[in-house]
Amino acid sequence: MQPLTPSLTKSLTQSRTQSLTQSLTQPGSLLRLATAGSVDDGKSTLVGRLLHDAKQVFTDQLDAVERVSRERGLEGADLALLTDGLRAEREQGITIDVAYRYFATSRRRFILADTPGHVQYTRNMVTGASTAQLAVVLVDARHGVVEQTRRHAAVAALLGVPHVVLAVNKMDLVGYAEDVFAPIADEFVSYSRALGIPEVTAILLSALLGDNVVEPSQHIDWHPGPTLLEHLETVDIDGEPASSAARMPVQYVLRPQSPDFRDYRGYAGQVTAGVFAPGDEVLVLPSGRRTSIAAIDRLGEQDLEAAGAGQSVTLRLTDDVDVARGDIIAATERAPRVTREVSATVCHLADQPLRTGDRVLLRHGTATVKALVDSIDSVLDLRTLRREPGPQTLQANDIGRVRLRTASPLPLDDYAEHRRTGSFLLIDESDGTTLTAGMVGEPLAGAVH
Ligand SMILES: Nc1nc2c(ncn2[C@@H]2O[C@H](COP(=O)(O)OP(=O)(O)OP(=O)(O)O)[C@@H](O)[C@H]2O)c(=O)[nH]1
Repeated sequence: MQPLTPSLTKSLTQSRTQSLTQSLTQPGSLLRLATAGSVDDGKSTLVGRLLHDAKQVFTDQLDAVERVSRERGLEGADLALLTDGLRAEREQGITIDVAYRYFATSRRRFILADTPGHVQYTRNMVTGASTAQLAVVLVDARHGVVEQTRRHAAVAALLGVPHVVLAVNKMDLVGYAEDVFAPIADEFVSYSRALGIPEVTAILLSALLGDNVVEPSQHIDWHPGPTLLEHLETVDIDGEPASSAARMPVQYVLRPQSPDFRDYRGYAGQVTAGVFAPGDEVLVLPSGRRTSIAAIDRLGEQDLEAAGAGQSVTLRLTDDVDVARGDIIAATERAPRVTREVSATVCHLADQPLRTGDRVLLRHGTATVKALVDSIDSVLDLRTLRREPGPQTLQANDIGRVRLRTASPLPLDDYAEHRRTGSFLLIDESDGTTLTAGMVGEPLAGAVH
């Protein structure tokens, strides 16, 4: 978010906002997706193929890809180079972990979280899929569902990703045989249903040859399903329940600093859920002070009629209450609970294990507090979907239940209701490494036993 400094605020115009429904623009027109797959399943090739066949590759990029492919002695263009090019950028430190690719067709716009699959695959998937509406989980048709596939499905379920596509890739290597595809699809679909994923679709493809990615395959006469792109363009994301209780973690406090701004005091951040409108009663948390919204501004516009999830705005309040960066401004109904006891389902990301008794930092929204790992209650067995009680530690990629105690109170939501204000990260105090991603409550309730 661009910080709203007083000098920027000065340039706010008086124009009124478009109606909220308009500004949140045609629902269903934007799909956020993430990919996940084991090493060599063909994720880079698939993303490259998707962008290429959807005509999203600029000619100069394609020329470069063809040239490098020729230099490497390959006959055709190696489309993995399109995304590997991005990876080189990442290695130079331009982007960490996840690069976002934007593309569009005539039917929908897409934001694709492109995550490197080799190392720390769960960490990358958690980062990429945490805001995704759809996850594409790749398998190699020759290997079918493997442990990592189950883990990807479990992470998608844990993160509350509502749509999952199983992409059975490399079908060219198994003769496009239905009796290879069908059992893989059945196994994955029933596993994902057991995890509580609302919608699962299996699609077969050959990313290398471009079969069924954007163009229907010429090699398959038995498969009536859509191509991957067609599915991405038509998957129904309109009806997804929007959390109605409003939330905004405060990112910046704008105080009057110059004589010009004597009267300006606002709290800037991104609305993570629901809708705020002037006149609404709100709570400032964790203090619990009750006040109401005097006005809503954003860069270039003042006195908006409302602000909804995803918008970065500045809220002005009717009372001169004490609000700090890290606080959450929330609707008074169904407010987050303020607590120092955190019970959560976590996915451990770092190579160093998480242990009972560890002292860590907990980052929740814009707040960071000290925390103690009180207990690690169970770890999930991905084969049986049973919780195995009493592990003393969580290893990299483990999904488990933990209890934490924080040094100061935090306003927490259940992840199942609020993805943003119901999630947190645990961070190593000494070097700032991300250790664990946490989801407050039991987002896998009903799925695991
Ligand atoms: N035969 C065949 N080979 C494929 C297909 N898709 C990918 N490959 C090959 O599989 C190998 C691995 O592909 P990548 O796209 O690099 O796979 P990846 O390791 O999942 O990607 P990253 O983890 O993101 O690097 C490459 O040699 C590809 O050419 C396919 O549909 N058919």
